[in-house]
Amino acid sequence: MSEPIITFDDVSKRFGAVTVLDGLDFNVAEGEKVTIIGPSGSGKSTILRILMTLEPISGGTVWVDGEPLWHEKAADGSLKRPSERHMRHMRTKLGMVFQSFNLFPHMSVLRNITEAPVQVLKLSKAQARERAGDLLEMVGMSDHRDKFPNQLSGGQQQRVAIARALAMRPKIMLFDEPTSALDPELVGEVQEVIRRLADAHDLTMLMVTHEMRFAREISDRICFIDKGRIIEDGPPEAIFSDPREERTREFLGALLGEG
Ligand SMILES: Nc1ncnc2c1ncn2[C@@H]1O[C@H](COP(=O)(O)OP(=O)(O)OP(=O)(O)O)[C@@H](O)[C@H]1O
Repeated sequence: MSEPIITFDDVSKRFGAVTVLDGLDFNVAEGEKVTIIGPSGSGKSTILRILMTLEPISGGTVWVDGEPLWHEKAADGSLKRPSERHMRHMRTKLGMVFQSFNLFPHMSVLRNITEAPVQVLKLSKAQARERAGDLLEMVGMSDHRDKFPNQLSGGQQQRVAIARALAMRPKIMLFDEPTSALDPELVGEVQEVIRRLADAHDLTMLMVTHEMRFAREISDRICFIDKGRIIEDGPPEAIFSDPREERTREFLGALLGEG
């Protein structure tokens, strides 16, 4: 397996007195598709939010693509507080798709996708439009480029959100429960887009989902997390068919019981 593109090295995260991540060690290899599963409140979204620089860490070190995420290397090799410039640079490596789409409501579909490439990557408008056109085709939204988010279904908005994240050409895509806010009949179209991405690209993908069948289908590896620690990880067949740990078995058993 290639070098990790994401490393959590003894990472802790506290909100006040509450410890959410407790000395977390976690790696994702370049190109790997990893899904994090676990009970509500176990810290799954927090891992993604730390990677997206939306939540600072309380201890430890996070490495992304060979560079520290929440630190910056000083001239003597030690790690110091990161500059805003360093954080901006690191953010360009990652794209995130949220549960609630988060499109810019006052911008057309096309503008939602071209805005950051023009503002941040300094692409020309023509270049950004060309890139957006390709991505809209890939997510099956070419006919909706001039609409506004409130004129789209949830599934359509989420497909645009995926295109918007990809327009920045991130090395890593993070998906935080990308289908859980959708009506059941719209889940399939979003999963199909993610499945195609997983099949066709050397993109690294890290996803949080409660859709176990989908996780099993697209992941190289499943991590079961409980109370901020990875309890068990391995290929989907092993985790879903023959989990080693009692806690994993209980979690999956409860899910199947509910279904
Ligand atoms: N900004 C915050 N302030 C205080 N506590 C927070 C904050 N964000 C998250 N938490 C707490 O951290 C814990 C982990 O939250 P997180 O969202 O990572 O869990 P999760 O595993 O993604 O859960 P779910 O499956 O319900 O989305 C929860 O107990 C949550 O209440």
